[in-house]
Amino acid sequence: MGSDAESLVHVLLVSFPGQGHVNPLLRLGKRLASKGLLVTFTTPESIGKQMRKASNIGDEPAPVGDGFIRFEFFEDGWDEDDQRRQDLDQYLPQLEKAGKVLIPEMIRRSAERNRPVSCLINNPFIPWVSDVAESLSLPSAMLWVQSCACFAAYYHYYHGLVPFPSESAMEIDVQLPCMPLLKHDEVPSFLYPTTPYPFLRRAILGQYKNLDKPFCILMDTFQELELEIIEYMSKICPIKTVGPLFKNPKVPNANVRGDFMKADDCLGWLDSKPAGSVVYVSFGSVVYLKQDQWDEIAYGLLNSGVNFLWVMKPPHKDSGYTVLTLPEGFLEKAGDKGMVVQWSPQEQVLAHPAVAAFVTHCGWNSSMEALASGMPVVAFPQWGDQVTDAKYLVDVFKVGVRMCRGEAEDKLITRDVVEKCLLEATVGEKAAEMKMNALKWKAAAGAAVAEGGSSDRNIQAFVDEVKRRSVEVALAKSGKSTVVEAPEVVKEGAATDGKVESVS
Ligand SMILES: O=c1ccn([C@@H]2O[C@H](COP(=O)(O)OP(=O)(O)O)[C@@H](O)[C@H]2O)c(=O)[nH]1
Ligand SMILES: O=C(O[C@@H]1O[C@H](CO)[C@@H](O)[C@H](O)[C@H]1O)c1ccc(O)c(O)c1
Repeated sequence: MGSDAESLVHVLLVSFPGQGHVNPLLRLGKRLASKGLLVTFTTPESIGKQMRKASNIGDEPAPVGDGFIRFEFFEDGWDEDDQRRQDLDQYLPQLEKAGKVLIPEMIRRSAERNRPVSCLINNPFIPWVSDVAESLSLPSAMLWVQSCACFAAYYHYYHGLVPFPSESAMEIDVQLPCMPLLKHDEVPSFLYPTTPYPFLRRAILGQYKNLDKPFCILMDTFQELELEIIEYMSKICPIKTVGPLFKNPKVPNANVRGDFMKADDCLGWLDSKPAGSVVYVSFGSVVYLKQDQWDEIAYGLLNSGVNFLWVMKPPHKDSGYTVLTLPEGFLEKAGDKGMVVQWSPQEQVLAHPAVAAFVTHCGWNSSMEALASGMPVVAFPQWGDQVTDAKYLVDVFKVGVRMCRGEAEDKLITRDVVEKCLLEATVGEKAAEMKMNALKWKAAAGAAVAEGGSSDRNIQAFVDEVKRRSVEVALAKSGKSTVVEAPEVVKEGAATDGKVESVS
């Protein structure tokens, strides 16, 4: 490693191995690096392998703005093809067991190589990272990768602060402070007593048990987007909004990516289409629809006559899902009007002038990417936070039409409904209104991350705080003690500007 990187304050980012978790944490890593930190990004080797293959991740630290980012993966202790990784109730305890041994070892090795870690940052599902930090007397932070509204919903549920749907009162609406009334099926669906995904409720709520440990809860949202609930929750928790993280105004370094699959080339095809003529359809990395629903979407797309780019990702080999197929003759009928890919470069697709609307499952990353790209949506939520995100996209942010309600609905959305929604989002008065609103959010998102914007100020304050604490950590480890009052005031042999001298 170059001596430049060695002299920087070093933060270790530990990610749960899901695409919707890796993307925002890696984007945060790039942002922190661009502000002059050395960032190491880690996640289990099983995903590290895929990331290396898909994204040209090298062994050397990559320069990003004033800092660097590097990757170091860790073994989760299971064989490469162990199917138990698909079962979170089995996998999360295994990850904790392996991580609690291997992350401290990684940190020790780093210190030996003259780049001591000063702070750990994790994302949800792996709250034990804060325990590791605490055991090593290091500060920790957490990146919440959903909306602040969902954070508030889980918080109120966890602490029993308001009534939520229960077995005796399934269909009650939920009123949370500073939020619109959520109908029972607009509450994050893992909180329904009947959810088929109770393991995801356990995985998310696990973070709330450890919420007092991180000194900061970073959020991939922005102040202007969720103003009231952010202000409300900030009085309870040390929240800093830093989104949209995928927009990095300063030195994007597009080479550093965390895709698990190489994206298919579809930008040339988009270039050949007239402006605002294509609908982009993608349901993220985890949701997998049933064949009959897939068929209805296929016919809805054909019948609407719109151009479309459709992501049809293959299921994980151990997921137990049957591979989806397209209706017979579908591609021939679509001809040059349609393109089907396995994985897309979504950020670039959403920024492409040919794209008019995004049919999305409303995962939070996709929702933020759409909002920050000025892209209207057709909301097709399936479960979890997606149902709440859909409510916000349609009723609060006013950038979308609703194609379904999600988990509690449990019905087939027919081709006629699909066709109607596609047309509503692409032609006519409502489409124009949604586009105008989406463009307003795009401008607001751009302003939040621009120099001096709300998210930029928060990132800078966080970086300053990490630097300040790094001095305290270094002094404590060297046996010297002093009080560090402000980021600029650094005492006892430690340099300012993020550089720490003689730390062993
Ligand atoms: O074909 C695709 C589909 C998704 N994504 C990215 O994968 C992430 C999906 O995260 P999200 O929270 O939307 O959904 P999840 O996959 O977690 O359900 C987003 O950053 C997308 O940009 C992508 O790059 N190409
Ligand atoms: O990544 C998983 O879930 C997704 O997380 C996003 C961020 O929290 C969220 O916005 C989106 O709606 C979710 O789909 C994930 C879920 C379950 C699982 O077994 C995983 O391996 C990943």
